[in-house]
Amino acid sequence: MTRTLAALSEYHIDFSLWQPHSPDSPSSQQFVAAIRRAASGLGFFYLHNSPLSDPTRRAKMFDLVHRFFALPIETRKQIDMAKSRHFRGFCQFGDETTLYKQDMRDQVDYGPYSESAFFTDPELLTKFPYLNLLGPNQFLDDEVLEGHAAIVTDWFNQSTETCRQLTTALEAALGVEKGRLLKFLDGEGGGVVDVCGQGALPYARMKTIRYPVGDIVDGIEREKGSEQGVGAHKDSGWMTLLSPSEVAGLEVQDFDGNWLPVEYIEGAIVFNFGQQVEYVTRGLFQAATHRVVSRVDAQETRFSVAWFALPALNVKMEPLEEAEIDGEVRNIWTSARQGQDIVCDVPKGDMFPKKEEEHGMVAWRTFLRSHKQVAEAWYPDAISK
Ligand SMILES: O=C(O)CCC(=O)C(=O)O
Ligand SMILES: [Fe+2]
Repeated sequence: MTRTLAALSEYHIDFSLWQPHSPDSPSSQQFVAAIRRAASGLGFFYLHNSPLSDPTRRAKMFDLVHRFFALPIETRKQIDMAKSRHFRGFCQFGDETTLYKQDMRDQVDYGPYSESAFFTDPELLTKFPYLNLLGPNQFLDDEVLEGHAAIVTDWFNQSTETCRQLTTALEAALGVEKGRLLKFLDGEGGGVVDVCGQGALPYARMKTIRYPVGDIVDGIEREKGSEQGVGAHKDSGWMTLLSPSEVAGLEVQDFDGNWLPVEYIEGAIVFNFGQQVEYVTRGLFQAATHRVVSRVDAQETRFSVAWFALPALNVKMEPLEEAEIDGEVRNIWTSARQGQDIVCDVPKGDMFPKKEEEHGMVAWRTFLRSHKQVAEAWYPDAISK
């Protein structure tokens, strides 16, 4: 029988146990202990009862996603990503790559926007190229796609708050001081590189994704025999909150290199770490390797909504001191691994920061690498280097 993530009890966590105003209550502590165990293992788990699994919110979001992808390609291309120097908008089938190989999916990308954190000064953009990642989203008008901006914005806000709560619980799970991890998200407590006196520039991304079936999608031929929905990767940021549809395809790689299907479970979303958490926890909390397999003979289209927390763009990442971390975390880790190396299809630390660089540079490289069309249209100098 195939091993699945759903069958492993330690990878099911109930978010309703967490009481934000009473982090020391027995219920919150039960939550923290469960997080510690799951995070010290695969770091890829089902999160039950979070605001993102609220049935009304989820139904609205998936209805929006279905309506968007049912629009004619000309209408979808009104918000073509190539029009946005901020890497926002619709990215057509086959236009995105993972490890230089085409992904058999299309998607709409979103990010945060505020007028006060929007930079146009060419000198500043040359000095801090990651500032190009800040800017407006592309939304279709309500007459064309009712609720587009409102539904996405609500999802973004709920995800942001859920991520803050989870990050606070992670601090408790690691036994580090309160705010020790949140500072990477909001810059409170140092490490911020000054950009026009703006303070930290918090960041996150979101994608609504389709993995279509058939040999030809929007007039584009599927690469013969390719089953790469999205290739094996570790998310590059902080943490990911993923809401999949009922259709199968997502898989996570365990530490022996086996791929475990991650089935859809009603009322749950899927949580995983990005490489920046792996970096700051010195590998105690791993960014799990995962992929989506899009079978050539699949009968049903898979949809998903992925929200990615990133560290603030202008914050420098610094690993926690060994001595700060509760010894129990290392004990769980070493007793589970017993000295064995992790088998993994992705090069270790491919998105770790270089020394002394702020997170934005990692994010910037990730986007240039994944979205060639935008890079060629807007940043030919950056890719010719
Ligand atoms: O669509 C999915 O289920 C997973 C997507 C994913 O892993 C990603 O976009 O990073
Ligand atoms: Fe991912």
